[in-house]
Amino acid sequence: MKASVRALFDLPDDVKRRNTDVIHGSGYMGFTSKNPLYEAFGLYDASSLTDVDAFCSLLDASSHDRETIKTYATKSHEVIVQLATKLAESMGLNDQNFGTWQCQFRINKYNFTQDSVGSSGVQIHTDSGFLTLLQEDECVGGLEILDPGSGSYVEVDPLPGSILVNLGDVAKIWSNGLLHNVKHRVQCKAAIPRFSIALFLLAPKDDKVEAPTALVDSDHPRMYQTFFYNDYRKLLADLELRAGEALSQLLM
Ligand SMILES: O=C(O)CCC(=O)C(=O)O
Ligand SMILES: [Fe+2]
Repeated sequence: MKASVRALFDLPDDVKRRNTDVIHGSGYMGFTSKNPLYEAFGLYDASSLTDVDAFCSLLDASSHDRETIKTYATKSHEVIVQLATKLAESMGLNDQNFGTWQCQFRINKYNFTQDSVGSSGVQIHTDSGFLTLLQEDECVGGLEILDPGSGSYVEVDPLPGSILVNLGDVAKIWSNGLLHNVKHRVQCKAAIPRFSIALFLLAPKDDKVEAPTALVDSDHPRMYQTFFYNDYRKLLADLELRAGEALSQLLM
C-alpha cells in the first residue's frame, strides 16, 4: 500500500487535482500557507468499492495499485467497523450499525526537507469524525498528541506493524461527552518525506449525529444539539476552527 501511495504522489499536479471534493474538503489538498509541507489525497466514500474504483480510475492507477488500494480499503473498513462496534458494546450499546456509516480515506505526504526540520507538518487539530485508524510512517516520526492534563505534547514514535486509533469530535457528541476528541499535530523531525494513511469513520449515512437515547438520562442530560455532519465540516472550514473549538457552538 505504501508503494501504491508513493506512486499516487508522484503523479503530475493536474492529474492529482482530478481528485475533487465529494463532501466538503474530501478531495486532494495541495500545499497551503498554513500547511506548506503537506499534501493529501482524499477518497470518499471508502466503504463503497464503487467509489474506491472511481478514485483509482480518476488517477489512472495501474491494475496492481488498484487491487492494492481496494484490498486495503476493504480490510481496513472491516477493522474500523469492528472497533467502533466493540467500543459501543463496551458502553452497553448493542444495536449500532457502523457498517453503514460514511467513511473517508486520507492519504498524507509530508514533503520534509533539511530547511523544514523543527517546523510544523500539519497544524494542531482534532479529527472531525467519530473514529480514526492511522497507519503511521514506519521510519519517520513527528506525530504529537496533546496531553490535556499537563498541556504538553507527547511524541508518538513509529512502531512498525501497528495501527494507531484516535477519537474525533463526533465521538464526543455521539457519546454525550463520555469519549474525548484528541488534539494532535505533526512536526517535522527529519529531512525525509513522511507518508501516513488515515481511515476516518465519520458519521451515520443520513448525516445526522446525536447521542443514542441510552446515553441520555436526568443525570446525563443531552449535551449537544443534533446536527448534520456535512454542515459541521463546512462550519469548521468557514470559521477556521480545527481543534474542536467549534463543538461549543453545538452545546444545548
Ligand atoms: O500523519 C499523521 O501522523 C497524522 C495525520 C492526521 O492527523 C490526519 O490525517 O488527520
Ligand atoms: Fe488528524
